[in-house]
Formats: sequence, C-alpha cells, structure tokens
Amino acid sequence: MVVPILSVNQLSGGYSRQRPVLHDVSFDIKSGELVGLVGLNGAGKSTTIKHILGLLEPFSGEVRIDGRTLKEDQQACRQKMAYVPELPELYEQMTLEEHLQLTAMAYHLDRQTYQERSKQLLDLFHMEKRLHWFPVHFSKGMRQKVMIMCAFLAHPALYIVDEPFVGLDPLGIQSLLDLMVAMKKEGAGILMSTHILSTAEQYCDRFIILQDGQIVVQGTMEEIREKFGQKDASLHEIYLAVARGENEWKQ
Ligand SMILES: Nc1ncnc2c1ncn2[C@@H]1O[C@H](COP(=O)(O)OP(=O)(O)OP(=O)(O)O)[C@@H](O)[C@H]1O
Repeated sequence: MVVPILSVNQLSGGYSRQRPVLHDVSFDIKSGELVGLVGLNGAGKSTTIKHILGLLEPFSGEVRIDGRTLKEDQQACRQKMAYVPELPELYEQMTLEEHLQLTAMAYHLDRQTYQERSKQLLDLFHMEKRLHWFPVHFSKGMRQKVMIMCAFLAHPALYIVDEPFVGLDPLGIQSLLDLMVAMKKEGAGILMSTHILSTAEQYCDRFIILQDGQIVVQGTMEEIREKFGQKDASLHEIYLAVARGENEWKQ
C-alpha cells in the first residue's frame, strides 16, 4: 500500500482543550495531488495547518508526514515539507539572497542545485533585480513572493500553502500556479487553503470543505457534485449552499 505523504487521522485540536476548534478531522494527501482546503472565515483552515506543521499539539488523533508523526521524527518530517504562510514572515536584517541561502542551508541543498533553482525562481517571479534588497523595501506582494521562492527552492515532498493569492498580482498568481503544477508532476503533494474558489476548482484535484472545525464533504469535483445532487454545480455554488445551510448531502 502507498503511504500518503500527509495523513490527518481523527484530529481534534485547537488552542485550548476546553474549546476545541477541530473535531474529528480526517483526510489524506497522496504524492502528485493538489488538494484545496476551503471554508468560511474561522472554519479552521489555519488551525488545521498549524497542527500539520506541529505548531499545535492534537488533543486526540494524529498527523503523519510520509507515515511518521512529528513526535516520532521531527527532523525527518520538517525536511519533507515546506510552508507558505498567509502573512509573510521575513527576517528584516536579511536580503532576498540571504533568505534563499538560509533556506538552501536548512534543506541541505548543494551549491549547484541552489544556483539553478534560485535563478529559475527569481526569473519566474521577476525578482532578479531585487536579490540584494532588504524586506523593508518590498511591497506586500514581493514579501509574499520571497516566502513562495523559499518554499519552492527546497522541492520537498509536501507543500502547505495558506491563502497564497491575496496580495499577488495576476502574473505572480499564474507563476505560483505553474510552479504548483510542475511540483505536482514531480510527485509532490500540496495542500492549499484558499477563498478563491474559481482558481481552486480549476487547479485542485480534490477539495476538503471545512465548517465549524468539521469536514462537511471531501472528494473530487465530481464526487462532491454527486453528493450535492447537482451535476453542473460549481464549487462556488456548492460552497455557498454549505455556508447557508441549504444543502442536504446524499450518502
Ligand atoms: N491564536 C488563537 N487563539 C485562540 N483561538 C484562535 C486562535 N486562532 C484562531 N482561533 C479560533 O479558531 C477558530 C478557527 O480559526 P482559523 O484561523 O483556523 O480559521 P480559518 O478557517 O483559517 O479562517 P480565515 O479564513 O479567516 O483565515 C476561530 O474560531 C478562531 O477564533
């Protein structure tokens, strides 16, 4: 049996045991899959991501990266994933180049691989001229691009991408989408949370719809339409019906 690159099993968790945010959340991501995590503000997407990254401990259930929990082998799990946060977090005293070099060191990239990949990424995001800039001079979108370049420099087996499109210009969005498609082809698994449902519908292989910390439905677009009972419904229409409580799922 193929071990999923990410496996979330009956995860309940959150910030305090008195008030769990997530309730019995289970899903897998296989190599070569791009999975969209969608839900209203406060549904629990970022909380799910924090559990996957090991920033929060499960109250019950577990998260496995390539078959192992963070507790079993933190180093191996961390090496296997890269994270693009919703809000860019940069080191203000380091240039763009130093951010890339630090990432390359953390993931043990050899010099040649670093040079090839960083050049490609700088080209793709039109950031070549900003290699020696400090974050204070970057726009919001440029800061986001630095985080994306760092994550994609490493070519890990699993990408966790939190609401990546806000702040990026249309060229940047397309570059990121092209990059995700390329990494998928190389065999990476990608979990992407987003509110941009038309893009998600176009690019994701499967979807997980979260509401109040629970998975309402998950599957391919066809599977979700089937359960929703409307074969032509868009993700946007299904999502609105879920959010308004207008849906009755078929079993
Ligand atoms: N640091 C925190 N401490 C306590 N509660 C939190 C914290 N962060 C989020 N929450 C709560 O957890 C719940 C889920 O929030 P979360 O940030 O996971 O939602 P989200 O789906 O990512 O929303 P958004 O689309 O707005 O980013 C909300 O009720 C929120 O108030």
